[in-house]
Amino acid sequence: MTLILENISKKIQHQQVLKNVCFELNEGEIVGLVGRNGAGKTTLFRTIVGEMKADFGRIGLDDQDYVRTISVHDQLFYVDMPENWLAHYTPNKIKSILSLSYKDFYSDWYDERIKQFNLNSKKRVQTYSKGMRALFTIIVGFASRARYVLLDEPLDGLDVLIRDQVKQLIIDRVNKNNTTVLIASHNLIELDTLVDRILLLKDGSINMTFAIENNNNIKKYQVAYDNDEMLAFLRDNGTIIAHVGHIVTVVFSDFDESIGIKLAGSDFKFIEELPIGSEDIFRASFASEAHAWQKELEGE
Ligand SMILES: Nc1ncnc2c1ncn2[C@@H]1O[C@H](COP(=O)(O)OP(=O)(O)OP(=O)(O)O)[C@@H](O)[C@H]1O
Repeated sequence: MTLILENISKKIQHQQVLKNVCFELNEGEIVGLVGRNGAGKTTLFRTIVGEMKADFGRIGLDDQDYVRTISVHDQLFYVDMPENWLAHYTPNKIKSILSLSYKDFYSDWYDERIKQFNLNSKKRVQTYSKGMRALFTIIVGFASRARYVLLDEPLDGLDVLIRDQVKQLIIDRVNKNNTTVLIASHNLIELDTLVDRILLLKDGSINMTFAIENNNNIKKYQVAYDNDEMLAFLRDNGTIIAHVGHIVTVVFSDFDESIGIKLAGSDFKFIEELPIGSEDIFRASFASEAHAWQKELEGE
């Protein structure tokens, strides 16, 4: 089964939040969704599950129209806790409510996880701490046994020990049930340890899709230069994400042989390849904005 988004567009109060968003999610993938604050990640989630109606475009599960085909609505799970009305209830009540719409609700597994993570089953979810709510949302999401689970900032507020267990839980569910997980997060370091690839939402559209592993197109170097011509070469071919004296850290998002040859030459005083992370790619994607702010601060 494939979840297909075709040209999804959404305007909220005259603001074009989503513009022709297109991507596909395949079975068993863990995919990250990143973007700046207000980029439209939550709006996209709400539009995918039909909480918000897209102005244009189509959301399909294979060749079925997801929004119009009620019989496939149990294939997608997204709950915005604590905003969702479900948060007014206890875990037991939530289980009985969700079992009506998610016919394959994994009741035993749900009860075991509530116990494992010491969540109070007698308290309303609304009264949980932020971290406990995040944890509960992940548990209920996977208990639904929906083919697609959408998680908005799932690791936000979790302490480091719980975070490790939750990451393991996500991987375990994906491996055992072939669930597909879409994770919106600002924590790119955590995402790097979890996802197969990352979608970057910028200017309302999916601006870039990238995978860290086995990606030879994206490279990061620390370089010492001694003339303006060398600096111009780095600026023209890559994005400088740090610059101290004559030493720069540069990310090449389109690394090719010609750049490799130039770097390997003796022109630069010092050069070292550094491990790449999603944060580097994110910074590189927003380098012009960061550069403008820097200039503004320097001008103050
Ligand atoms: N109900 C609403 N009414 C008015 N504007 C809205 C509404 N929902 C979202 N927006 C606007 O749409 C834009 C996208 O918001 P959204 O919450 O989807 O972003 P986000 O990427 O999830 O942000 P963050 O990373 O900060 O959580 C923002 O400019 C926001 O103000």
